[in-house]
Amino acid sequence: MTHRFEEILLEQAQAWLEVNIDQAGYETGNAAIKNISLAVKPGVLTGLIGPNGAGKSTTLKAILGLLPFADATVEFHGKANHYAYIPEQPVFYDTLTLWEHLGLAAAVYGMDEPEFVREAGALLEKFRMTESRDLLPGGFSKGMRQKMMLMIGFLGRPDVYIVDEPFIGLDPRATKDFLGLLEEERRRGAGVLMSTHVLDTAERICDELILISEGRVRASGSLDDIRTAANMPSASLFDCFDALT
Ligand SMILES: Nc1ncnc2c1ncn2[C@@H]1O[C@H](COP(=O)(O)OP(=O)(O)OP(=O)(O)O)[C@@H](O)[C@H]1O
Repeated sequence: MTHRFEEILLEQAQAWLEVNIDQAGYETGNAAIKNISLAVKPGVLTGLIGPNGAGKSTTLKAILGLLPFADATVEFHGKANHYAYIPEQPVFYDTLTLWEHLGLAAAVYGMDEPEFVREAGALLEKFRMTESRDLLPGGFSKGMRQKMMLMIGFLGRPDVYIVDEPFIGLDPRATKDFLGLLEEERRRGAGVLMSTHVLDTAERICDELILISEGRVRASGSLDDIRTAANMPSASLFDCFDALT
């Protein structure tokens, strides 16, 4: 009962993020993506899918204002632009330990010391990284670095998560831990925009999908909407992807 009531409230809530990209790219006049509109709504996980070079990362960069050229409107409606971006390639300081990275992020998020210690400690446990807390990430494996980026993102408990291909490098257990935490955050009301190539997972967890190819949206909506666009009423997302791209 409570859950249904929460769901109704979430459905009525305004989107956390609304994006309209007319065109954007890496040099003026040469658009890598065109006519991409999307909204990130409370509790909703939107999957951005498409082949290599389709424009998924470019779309996320356009939203974050990281491109040299973007003819776009990006509106955040939450608490003072409170979002987390979790990039595909981990970015870190060679001279700071995992714990110090988390501390730096906590300072940026404005967390006090007891809250930081509690939340960061819980995340280390969740991602099974407690033993590595005082180590430098330069010596971490790809998956451990990816986990560090995820922990930094989750620490601030933002309204919006923008996640670029989180699954590559994570082992099945870490993937399960990540998806569990993402689900908790969605129940809290956070919205998620996530690019991925892992289509069987996308099919299972995404509420909405945006399929991009050659910088343009080919289909969007629920899995059924994607199936309709592909004219394949009971196909898997993988088969629809294949047909539409
Ligand atoms: N830094 C860059 N400078 C110039 N062009 C770029 C740059 N990064 C990407 N592009 C171009 O923009 C287009 C879209 O690339 P993008 O990285 O957004 O694809 P993607 O869908 O994220 O692909 P992948 O699945 O391989 O990560 C491609 O044609 C690519 O060559």
